[in-house]
Amino acid sequence: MKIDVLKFAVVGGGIGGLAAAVALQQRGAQVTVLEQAPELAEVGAGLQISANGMAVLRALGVAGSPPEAAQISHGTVLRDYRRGRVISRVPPPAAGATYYYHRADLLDLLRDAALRSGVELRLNARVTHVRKHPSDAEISLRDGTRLRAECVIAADGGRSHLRPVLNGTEAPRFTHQVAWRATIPWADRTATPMATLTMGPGRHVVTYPLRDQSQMNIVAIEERSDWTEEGWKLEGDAGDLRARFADFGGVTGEILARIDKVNIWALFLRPVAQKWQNGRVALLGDAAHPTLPFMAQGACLALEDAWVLRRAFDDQSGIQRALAAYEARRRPRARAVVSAAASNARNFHLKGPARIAAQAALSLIGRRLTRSYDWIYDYDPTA
Ligand SMILES: Cc1cc2nc3c(=O)[nH]c(=O)nc-3n(C[C@H](O)[C@H](O)[C@H](O)COP(=O)(O)OP(=O)(O)OC[C@H]3O[C@@H](n4cnc5c(N)ncnc54)[C@H](O)[C@@H]3O)c2cc1C
Repeated sequence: MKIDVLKFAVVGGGIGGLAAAVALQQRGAQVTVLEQAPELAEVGAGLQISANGMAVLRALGVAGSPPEAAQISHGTVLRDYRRGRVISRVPPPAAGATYYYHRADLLDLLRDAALRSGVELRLNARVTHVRKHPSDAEISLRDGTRLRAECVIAADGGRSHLRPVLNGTEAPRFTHQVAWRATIPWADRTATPMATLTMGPGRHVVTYPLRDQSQMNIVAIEERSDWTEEGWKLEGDAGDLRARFADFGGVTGEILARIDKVNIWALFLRPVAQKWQNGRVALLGDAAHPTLPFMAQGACLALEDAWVLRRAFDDQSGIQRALAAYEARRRPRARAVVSAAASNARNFHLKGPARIAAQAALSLIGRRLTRSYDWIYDYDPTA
């Protein structure tokens, strides 16, 4: 059997894998992305990319000024869930503009940048196993193909199949939170491109405008201890969503009433990986640090990883040294952001007096609270 020898193999063509492929290829590496899906497509809704993630998109040439297909954020309005009364207006972070992307648009931009820079993209390429050798790694695909690569970057998402190669088996844990995601047409309805956060008991809805405000992105998160599905991304029933959020009024109720197609993402978590690299194999993005969506930082962290990985190859000679330098720089940062997202998650799921107290605190010191997260957005991995 002929065995292809690849220089760099990136497993997974999501946001993290594509960004890493572009970053490494632009630096002179020869990169092949192995993606299990028959096409590069993202289901569901939008993404907020804050200044730390935007810095990487700009450095890769994926985002111009202003960035294509993105909508700038002017901050967040916090509303009460019953009537939609405004509780507080929280300005955007001071570090630099946050943008809203449709996931599919960002993926298209990254794919185009990858192809422009010469990355090879192999679809229908599900990796089933990676075996480490002293001078390379052997990759097995589901169709029986075997490949060898000098370096393997596993960017295969939060349920990473390759993470156990470095960390042993750790089953993802269900967080008892389920995200419902949808996009609806919303032309001429939003005066200012601001996100809306509507907090209800044990549930909340975030909406924000996409693509010149002609589309509205919706993420509703609730606790669902009755969840039994194993899947992460499933077609959901919009009627079920409406029934569960029936007491949400005002503009949020109006938006929920208009959803006809919804996608459910049950939130499973693994801890930040103990080991990010060994020999010639390294983890990147959700594979290394699955993150609750309460700080909107999962994709931003994956973008940061991609740039720091490229930097590590500038600074170190040899693959193993570069991967070790990458882990040393990324692990503390990922742990800090993941734990900030986990503690923020608790505020979103308060009930009764605790929720009312949290809303009152947000209306009084919302601006100051947001500033306490400036360390997340101020970080520029390209500086
Ligand atoms: C509800 C919700 C809202 C969010 N909102 C935000 C936000 O606003 N801002 C933000 O920054 N982040 C957000 N996130 C987090 C963000 O979506 C993820 O952190 C990000 O998509 C991770 O990218 P990734 O490339 O690491 O993994 P993924 O996007 O999961 O990509 C993994 C890729 O690997 C492929 N793959 C998997 N296994 C294999 C295999 N064995 N062989 C080959 N290919 C394989 C998959 O098909 C997929 O294409 C949100 C998450 C959720 C759940």
